[in-house]
Amino acid sequence: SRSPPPSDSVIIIGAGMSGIMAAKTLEEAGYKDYIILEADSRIGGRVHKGQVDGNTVEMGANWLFSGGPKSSPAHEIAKKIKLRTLYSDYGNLSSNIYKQGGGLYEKHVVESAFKVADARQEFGTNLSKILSSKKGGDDDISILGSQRLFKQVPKGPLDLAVDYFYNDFEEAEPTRISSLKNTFPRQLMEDFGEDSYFVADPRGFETVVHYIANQFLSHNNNKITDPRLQLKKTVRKINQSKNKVIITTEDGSVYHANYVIVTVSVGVLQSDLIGFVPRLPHLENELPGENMIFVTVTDEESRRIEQQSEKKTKAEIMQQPFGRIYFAGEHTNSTYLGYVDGAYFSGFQGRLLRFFDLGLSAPLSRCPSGSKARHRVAHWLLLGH
Ligand SMILES: Cc1cc2nc3c(=O)[nH]c(=O)nc-3n(C[C@H](O)[C@H](O)[C@H](O)COP(=O)(O)OP(=O)(O)OC[C@H]3O[C@@H](n4cnc5c(N)ncnc54)[C@H](O)[C@@H]3O)c2cc1C
Repeated sequence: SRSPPPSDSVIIIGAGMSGIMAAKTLEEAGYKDYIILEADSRIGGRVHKGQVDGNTVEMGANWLFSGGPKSSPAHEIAKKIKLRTLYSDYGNLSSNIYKQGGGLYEKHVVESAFKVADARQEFGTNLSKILSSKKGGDDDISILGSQRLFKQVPKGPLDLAVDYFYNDFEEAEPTRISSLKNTFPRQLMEDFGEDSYFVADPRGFETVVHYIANQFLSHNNNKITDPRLQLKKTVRKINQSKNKVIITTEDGSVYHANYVIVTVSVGVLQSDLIGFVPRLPHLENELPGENMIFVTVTDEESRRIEQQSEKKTKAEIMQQPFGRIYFAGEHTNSTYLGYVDGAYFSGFQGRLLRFFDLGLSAPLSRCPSGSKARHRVAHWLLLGH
């Protein structure tokens, strides 16, 4: 009984890996009525390069992963485009840790510090599995908390340097902040492998994102010319009504759409850069710094949720749309969050593929504009029906 929306358009905010993948997903479903609004003058987001003394330096993502039972999509593309990478050999670390006062620590001293760090990590991983297996349990502690329980809190310069390598270096956060349950086991490394390859190519890691974008956005001499990609458009306001969404950018441009896919980072969401009207409940800044989402479910929905794993529920919450607003981005992928592959999968929505599984994959581009089928794809993708 819902009145049909005025158009079928979708606006994707952000042209990082997740925004480009979301656009590709729509495009491959034959759904071409979308635009991408990107604040920067380039695509790639946190995958970007800079120049120092004429040399290319990666300013964001550096490493690709390999050696595990599954293939990392980012690494597969890098291999296809022959991106130059260097294997990061951490095996020699024990001979390369310097004392504060100068000179190297003796190898055997560092090796025993590594053994303790390995034991700490094993304890943390087991504890994390126990916490996760507790039915309905929401218990979590920080990595530092698990080190305290193990009675092996790193102290002294060498232990702290080793602990930095094990934790802070990977999480980009200190152990007192990093959640044990969301860190161990490190799913990305379990799946794609622990062999890390440092991108050392003048074309930069961003070529991986360009490779994907060039598959469906028109381009000329490696420059994207597709009018659906609009650069230097910083979104400041997302105004949602019953039938549409109105988006305003910093330069005063106004866009109308039926749905919006927001792929900006958690940091941007936590700032006041984008004003949501009405305000999104989970972005209310009542508890600054707390990543809290409060959801109340009743009736059938509560029974359904009670019967599924906590992991699945969390994933659903992160991907739940708020009316016409849908969220993607590395942070919405509960398996590989914090990595380029997490962003890749967050834009490449499995639920759209479920739609195909149901045999509803009619070539939608051939549907007349505004037709029901075409509208339903957007609905399926965005509302997760
Ligand atoms: C220093 C650093 C090192 C990293 N190292 C690795 C690594 O080695 N390996 C790895 O796999 N991952 C690494 N990562 C993580 C990886 O880069 C990210 O997980 C991934 O690139 C995120 O992609 P995304 O599309 O979710 O978000 P983003 O890349 O952040 O894309 C969001 C886009 O939205 C745009 N935007 C923001 N606000 C607005 C607005 N108001 N209006 C319009 N557009 C807006 C941004 O400009 C950006 O282009 C690293 C990250 C950093 C910062």
